[in-house]
Amino acid sequence: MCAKKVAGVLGATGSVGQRFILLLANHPDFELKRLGASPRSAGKKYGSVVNWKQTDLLPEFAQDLMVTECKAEYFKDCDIVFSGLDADYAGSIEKEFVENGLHVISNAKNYRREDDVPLIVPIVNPEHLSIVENQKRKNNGGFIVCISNCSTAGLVSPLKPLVESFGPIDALTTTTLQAISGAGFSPGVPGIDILDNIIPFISGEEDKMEWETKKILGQVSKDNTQIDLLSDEEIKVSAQCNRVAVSDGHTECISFRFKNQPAPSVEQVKKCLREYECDAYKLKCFSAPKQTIHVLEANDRPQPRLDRNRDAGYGVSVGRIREDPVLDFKMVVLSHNTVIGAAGAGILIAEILLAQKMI
Ligand SMILES: NC(=O)C1=CN([C@@H]2O[C@H](COP(=O)(O)OP(=O)(O)OC[C@H]3O[C@@H](n4cnc5c(N)ncnc54)[C@H](OP(=O)(O)O)[C@@H]3O)[C@@H](O)[C@H]2O)C=CC1
Ligand SMILES: N[C@@H](CC(=O)OP(=O)(O)O)C(=O)O
Repeated sequence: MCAKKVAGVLGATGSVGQRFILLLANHPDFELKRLGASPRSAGKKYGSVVNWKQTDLLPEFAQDLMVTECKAEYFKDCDIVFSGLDADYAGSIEKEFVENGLHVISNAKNYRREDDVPLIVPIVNPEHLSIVENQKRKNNGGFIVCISNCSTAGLVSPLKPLVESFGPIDALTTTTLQAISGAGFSPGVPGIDILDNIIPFISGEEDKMEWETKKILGQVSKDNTQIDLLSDEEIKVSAQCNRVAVSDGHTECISFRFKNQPAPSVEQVKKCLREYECDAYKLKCFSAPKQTIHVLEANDRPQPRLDRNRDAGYGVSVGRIREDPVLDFKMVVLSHNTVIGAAGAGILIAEILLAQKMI
């Protein structure tokens, strides 16, 4: 058996960082050895600085790990570095890591729009990872892969198999109901704001969903150096984002239209989603969902508390699939924002890179 790859986590104390710790405990491919956070937490044992908010207990292995500042010199033995850094600090820190030849998989938004940086939802577009070879040449072997916005991950997951089977989608609307863990822990959403309430604004979120969808559903360029985005003429995307009093799991009510008419039937759409097998599963990656998309038939599903942990949070649930009188179809999508929308996505990307001998 091969030795495990050494992993590090930046932003280890945050909402996404804590999820990385949980998902990397007892991982067969990666051993988590290095943790980074702000200078406030550095120099102390993880168990003494983290304000642990997960419903699973803090894994024992992490209690006594020392937290360092986020500097490449402390992470140089890492084969892979996962970042759950606050976007205000991620830009310069992640750049220093890449320039020092490290491999970074980031949750932060800072580099998602760079031409040669793949923006990945691992159950959707792992083929985009090939463009990191271009970054490696420039950075002494170092590269960065970005994970999409968590709501975008849920949105594009069912679209990918539909586009593969029935051709392009040219109009798409989504209204989100997003969990409070998506807003992070420092400071997070105050209880007084969210209790008995819905907040119909999440800064920057709608623009991210509308833009990122076009990159994720785009194609690798012929010279394998960048992603060719879908144009505004090819697909119109409209998002409205809301924060709701749910702990984990983003729900989205989406409607869409196919370019090619007549559109398929509801039964064809359901069959296509049920039969979709993501590449990570074909590659036998440890965390890959056995069932990528769970098509739920009950009228009142999916529900965050009941359905967010399907396939350990790596699967996406889709329910209420029906015809739409304005576009072709409407449906409700649920995805776990800190698993397939963040830390879990990072780990599954690393598993894909490993399976393809790219790390
Ligand atoms: N939560 C979610 O569902 C999703 C989040 N994201 C993105 O992931 C990233 C992390 O989000 P989230 O976990 O929610 O955020 P949190 O606010 O919960 O955590 C932020 C982390 O950044 C660290 N940090 C803060 N300041 C510094 C600094 N000066 N130097 C180094 N580290 C610092 C914090 O450490 P300390 O505790 O020491 O202050 C903490 O570990 C963000 O970029 C976010 O946009 C992406 C998708 C989904
Ligand atoms: N904005 C998302 C989480 C997030 O931080 O997204 P991004 O990584 O795109 O900034 C939410 O509030 O649920």
